[in-house]
Amino acid sequence: MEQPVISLRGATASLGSRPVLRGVDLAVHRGEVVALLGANGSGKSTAVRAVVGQVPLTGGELELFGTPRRRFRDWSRVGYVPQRTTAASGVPATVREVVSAGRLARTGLGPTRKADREAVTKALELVGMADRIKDSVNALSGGQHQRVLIARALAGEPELLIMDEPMAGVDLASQEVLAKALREEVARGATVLLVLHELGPLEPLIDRAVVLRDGCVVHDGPPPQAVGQHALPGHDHVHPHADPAAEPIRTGLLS
Ligand SMILES: Nc1ncnc2c1ncn2[C@@H]1O[C@H](COP(=O)(O)OP(=O)(O)OP(=O)(O)O)[C@@H](O)[C@H]1O
Repeated sequence: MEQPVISLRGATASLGSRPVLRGVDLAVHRGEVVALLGANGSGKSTAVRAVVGQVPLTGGELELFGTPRRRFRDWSRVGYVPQRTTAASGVPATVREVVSAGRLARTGLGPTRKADREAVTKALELVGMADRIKDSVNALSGGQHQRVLIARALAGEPELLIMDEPMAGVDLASQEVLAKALREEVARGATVLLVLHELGPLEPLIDRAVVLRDGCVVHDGPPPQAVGQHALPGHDHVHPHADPAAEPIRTGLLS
C-alpha cells in the first residue's frame, strides 16, 4: 500500500510541563479528507501543530510523504491554516501580499512570475474574495480574514492541506463558499486534515473522523452523524453503535 501522506505513531508532546499528546496514532492517506474532532483542550491543535513542525514530539514518530519529519524539507507540498489568527499583522499589507506569501515556499524571494500571480488570483476566487485583492487586510471582517488565510494556504497549490477550525467565526454563507473551495481542492486530488468542532457544511466531504480525548485517539472511523438534540451546541455528541446493546461512542464533539 502507498505510504500515508501523514503518519503519526505513538506521538507524545507536552506544552510546558503538561502532557498534551499521549500516544497518538494517525495516518492520513493520499486523497483522504480526515476530520480531527474532540472537546476543547483534547489536543487537536497540538496534534496538527506537531504535524507542521511547530510543536516538537517528545516521543513516537512522524513521517510526511514517507519521509521522517527531521529530514522533511518539502514544505511547499503542505498548506496550513492556523487556528484563530487574523491576516492582519499590524504591518500594512494588502490581501494580495498576504495571499502571495503562500507562494514563498515555492518561489523563495525571487521575482513573482505569471504562474504565481495566477495562483494568487485563483485562490482568492475560490474563497470569494477576488474583488478585495487590493484592499488592506486591516479593513476586513473576522470571517474575511479567515478566507484570506485559507486563500494563502491554497495559493501554494499544496498536496496536503491542514486547516485548524477553518469555519470558526465564519458566517453560514461564507462557510458554504469555503466548503465549495474545499470540494474543488479535493477534486484536484488534495489530501486534507481538518480540525473541526462540528462537521457542519463540510460533512459530505469527510471520509473519516479521528476523535481525540485527553491526548488519546478514542475513535477512528466513520464521521459521527449529528442528529436532533445531539447536534446542538453544548451537547456531548453520541454516535449510535451498530449493536444497540453496546455503549455508544462518546465523541465529546460538541462539549
Ligand atoms: N502554550 C501552552 N502551554 C501550556 N499548555 C497549553 C498551551 N497551549 C495549549 N495548552 C494546553 O494543551 C491542551 C491541548 O490544547 P489544544 O489547543 O491542542 O486543544 P484543542 O483540542 O485544539 O482545543 P480547542 O478545541 O479548544 O482548540 C489544553 O489543555 C491546553 O490548555
